[in-house]
Amino acid sequence: MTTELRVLDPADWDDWYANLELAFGGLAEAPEERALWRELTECDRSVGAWDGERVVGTAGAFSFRLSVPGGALVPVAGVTMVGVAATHRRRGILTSMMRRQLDDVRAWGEPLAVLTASEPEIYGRFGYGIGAFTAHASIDTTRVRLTAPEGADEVVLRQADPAKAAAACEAVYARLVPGRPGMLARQPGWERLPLLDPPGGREGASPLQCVLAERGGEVVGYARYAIKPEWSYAGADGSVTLRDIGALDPAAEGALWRFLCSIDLVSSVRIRSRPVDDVWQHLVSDVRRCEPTLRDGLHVRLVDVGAALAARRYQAPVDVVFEVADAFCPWNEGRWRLRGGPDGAQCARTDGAADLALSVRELGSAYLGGVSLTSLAAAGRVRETRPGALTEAAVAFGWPVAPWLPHGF
Ligand SMILES: CC(=O)SCCNC(=O)CCNC(=O)[C@H](O)C(C)(C)COP(=O)(O)OP(=O)(O)OC[C@H]1O[C@@H](n2cnc3c(N)ncnc32)[C@H](O)[C@@H]1OP(=O)(O)O
Repeated sequence: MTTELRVLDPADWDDWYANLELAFGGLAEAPEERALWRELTECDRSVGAWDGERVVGTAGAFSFRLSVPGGALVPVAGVTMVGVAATHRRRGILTSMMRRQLDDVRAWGEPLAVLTASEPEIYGRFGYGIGAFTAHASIDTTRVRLTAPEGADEVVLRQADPAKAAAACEAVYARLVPGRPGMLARQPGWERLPLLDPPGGREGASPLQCVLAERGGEVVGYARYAIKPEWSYAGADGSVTLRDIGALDPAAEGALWRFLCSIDLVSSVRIRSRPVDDVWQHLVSDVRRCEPTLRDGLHVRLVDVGAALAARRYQAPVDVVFEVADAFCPWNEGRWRLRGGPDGAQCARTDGAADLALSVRELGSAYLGGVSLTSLAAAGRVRETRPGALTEAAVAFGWPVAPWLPHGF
């Protein structure tokens, strides 16, 4: 039995998406969620695998602009909606879609592809490395005290309707994007995602709530969250689940965290998919009672090694030659000389001797500055062939702000 790959015809979207829902277990999404994904699907950048009249495989690629170290917004493919019918799994359909997609991304001139994985094991074989980790936590607010920084008392907090406050929140978000690698500039239509709140997905929690942080009448921060009221025999035992938070300065951010951790009748604040260097860790009296856990966030694939490495800045001067292995995208294979620093970089093919040998996967992990080349070398995944090159490159690739993907896609 052979399958045929075709660019998605918008008229086939329902069948195409139904295959995806089935691959994820068959639960239908809420109508408003489905409608949003239909609107956001870029059909001309999506493929379906067809077995006769039936869609048996799906893969899409959003057109994103990704913040990279130094603040440039680089066009990237946001790989999404990947699914293969259970009846057709492990016959190479995903592999054929990844082949097609990475060829397409290269042709579109986008130097990077990024994704979040349903299972972290799937995408390494296609050259993706984990480029940003993410932190989950649950703050036990009955035991943990939170100290907000100076100036927090002057911040005015105002409860607001999430839809009416959305534009103000978006303005804050937009100002944060260049400063943190991994953030995505909001593309048209995507401003609806943070407001998506289907009643069936609330699991007993309230509708989305929003609080704005203001100074001198100007919005300088926001938090969006839901409260789940619960009662145990001993009394109130509710929880707050944080949806997102953003602030332009420490006082505003501290005021928002303090607010979230002091809501009455609540004994825990659940934090999901936040940056690993998030400020709450430094405001709490007892980080152990916040149960922080780490998981993979953004997976990064350099589709054009030269263009990708030249697009970011480096925190220290660097001049190294990488010997890159890339079996899935052989156009990247070979030696690349990277010269760069805080003001810019260039990266081109070279015949010079290699300083570091690694695969494109390790470059993807190190690219946003959140995974150290030194730790990859310690795991045997980067080999130093010129003494000193590893430290030089590891220092240069690092970045003062941890990379973080603000939302799934
Ligand atoms: C970005 C996103 O959208 S992430 C969402 C991914 N989708 C899902 O998780 C939905 C449920 N799962 C599926 O739909 C499918 O199982 C997929 C898409 C994960 C895999 O599709 P398949 O067509 O079966 O993959 P394919 O046959 O090309 O497998 C290629 C290789 O990956 C391996 N592989 C595939 N899926 C997995 C997995 N879930 N875990 C570990 N290895 C896997 C295969 O064993 C195979 O290895 P090999 O080359 O050593 O033989």
